[in-house]
Amino acid sequence: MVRLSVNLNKVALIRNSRGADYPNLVKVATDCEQFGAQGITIHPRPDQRHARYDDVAALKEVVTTELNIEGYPAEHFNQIVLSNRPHQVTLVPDEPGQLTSDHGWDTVAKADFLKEVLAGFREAGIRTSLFVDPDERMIEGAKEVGADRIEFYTGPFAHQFAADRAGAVAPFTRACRFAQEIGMGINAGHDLNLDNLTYFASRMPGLQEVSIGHALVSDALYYGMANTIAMYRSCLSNAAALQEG
Ligand SMILES: CC(=O)[C@@H](O)[C@H](O)COP(=O)(O)O
Ligand SMILES: NCC(=O)COP(=O)(O)O
Repeated sequence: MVRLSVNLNKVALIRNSRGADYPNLVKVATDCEQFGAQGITIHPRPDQRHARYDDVAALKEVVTTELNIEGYPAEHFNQIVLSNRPHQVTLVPDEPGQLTSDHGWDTVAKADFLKEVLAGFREAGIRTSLFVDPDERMIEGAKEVGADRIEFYTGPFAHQFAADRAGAVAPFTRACRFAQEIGMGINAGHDLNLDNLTYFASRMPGLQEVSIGHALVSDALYYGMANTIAMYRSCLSNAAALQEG
């Protein structure tokens, strides 16, 4: 079954807006785990407008499922990850001022850089993942530089879903099969939501984990966090049943 990692960036955004420690990210993370989250993700960006670098240590103390830290591998980010050793680090090719992630790595052009950074994380015993588009060359490149997993950037799928769901998912299914064939672990995320998740996950053979934040935290405003996590878990169970059927 695909695991659900809850991205708490948007919870941190609310916290930061008043300069105090409320909502408290550690409490929200432990509550999410109790409600059924199978992982906690944060993506600290250089502007620290939502998750901050010092959240990594605080979350590492309490998260018992899987802590996944996403970000661009600049020196400060690498130091924070190496000193806190989360279960997984997901490297994302974001520019410093980027509003949100909008593309995967060019794992061929950046091969030397990625190889060196990933080797450091591997030596520290941290599972590594590279954010990629559904492109066989980039997946092969991720394997060659030593990543354990890839995370598919699912923004384009989500944006096309309403107009043409079959067309939207097709390149991801193909890329997923390819990743499976060459032995890469497979994660996915960005703009997944209650409408598109079951369809997506049911067509991704071997998908191991999704990280979901923006839509999930927005849904929690209406349904509450416990119900919302149950609803996302239920989408993933339905997807598994569809794959078996
Ligand atoms: C890599 C990725 O897709 C997520 O980490 C996403 O970027 C988080 O989104 P925000 O930082 O916009 O909340
Ligand atoms: N890696 C994707 C992620 O963590 C959450 O992305 P989104 O659901 O906030 O778009």
